[in-house]
Amino acid sequence: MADSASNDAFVEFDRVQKSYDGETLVVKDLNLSLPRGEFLTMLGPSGSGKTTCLMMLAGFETATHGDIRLGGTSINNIPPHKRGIGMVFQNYALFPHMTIAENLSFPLEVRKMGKSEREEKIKRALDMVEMGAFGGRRPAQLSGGQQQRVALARALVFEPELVLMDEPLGALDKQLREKMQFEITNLAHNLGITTVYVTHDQTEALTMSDRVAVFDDGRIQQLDPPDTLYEAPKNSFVAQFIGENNTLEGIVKEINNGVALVQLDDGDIIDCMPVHESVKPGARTRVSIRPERVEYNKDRIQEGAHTLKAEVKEFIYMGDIFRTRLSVAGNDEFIIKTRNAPDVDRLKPGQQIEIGWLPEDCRALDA
Ligand SMILES: Nc1ncnc2c1ncn2[C@@H]1O[C@H](COP(=O)(O)OP(=O)(O)OP(=O)(O)O)[C@@H](O)[C@H]1O
Repeated sequence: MADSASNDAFVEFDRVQKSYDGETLVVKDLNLSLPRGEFLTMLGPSGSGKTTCLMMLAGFETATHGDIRLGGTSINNIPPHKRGIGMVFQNYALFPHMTIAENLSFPLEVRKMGKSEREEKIKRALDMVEMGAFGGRRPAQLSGGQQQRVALARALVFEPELVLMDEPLGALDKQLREKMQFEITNLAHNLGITTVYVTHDQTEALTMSDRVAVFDDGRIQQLDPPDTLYEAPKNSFVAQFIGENNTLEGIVKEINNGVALVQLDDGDIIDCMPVHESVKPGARTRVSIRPERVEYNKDRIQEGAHTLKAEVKEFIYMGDIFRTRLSVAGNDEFIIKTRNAPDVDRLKPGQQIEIGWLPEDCRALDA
């Protein structure tokens, strides 16, 4: 998808750069556009520039270069409280001396809203996050998850068109985190709110988002819906960062009819999809294969599959799946995942087997 200005763009980053020290760019020439109602997640390792992008959108940081637009209007010179953006941050604490209802009332009072309208909106927002009975309590009298729900209600109470969230679930335990992930996406979609969400948790990004922008080194490496990111990573960084991935290294021998012949470092030659632009005859490449696309049961290896010899190093029974570590073409960390079924063999360490995958599941990427 083109990321430059398009007619239905609601949030736009147009060639945005950011440097804190006047020397190093921590955000490099960022182009991104979101239509109204989209839930977009910025995902990436620590220091890749996600929070900086969110802070520029919120107005707490200014872009060194480029333009940020909301609804077609440049917001570079509009202060944060006039941008009409709701925010939920991990450490964006509720006011401890105020009750929950007073906390929610605050953004409405700032907007000079009358008492009866305020009360109605506070009730609706608290009911929405199932905290209607807690309006009279103070934050310290709530659990972490309840406080986070209130923070969400406070961000939504003035009905912003855009909500920014930075690791809002980071402090919660796994179960509550999963429940809140579901609640946040439901709320955002039901209310038609545009959301920009920052996390370094890939499962969270994949389960919650319409699209995910994968950041590394101040750049968006890939911007796609979750299934495309996982199934069709465009470069080695994304393949490695999203989900589990097997890598085999080698040299591109030739490319014929859209298929790259790659000679692996141990001599085996395999067919791959030439995905990355650097995949040219003579170039080194890293080949990416997802663990669940590899088959070892002879009668399940499909016609047209490429086969290689492998040695079993470790077999792990995980209940619903078997996770087996193999040595393949010099890589001792080659993982395969197989659904647990009565007709699937349980492999033993030391066993010599043959594995196979379809060429379209084998992606030649940058070295
Ligand atoms: N206020 C600041 N002053 C100077 N440098 C900063 C400032 N904030 C961030 N940086 C630097 O900018 C780079 C990007 O940081 P940023 O917080 O945007 O990354 P991030 O992807 O959100 O990381 P994390 O997941 O750890 O929050 C980092 O190298 C960081 O050290």
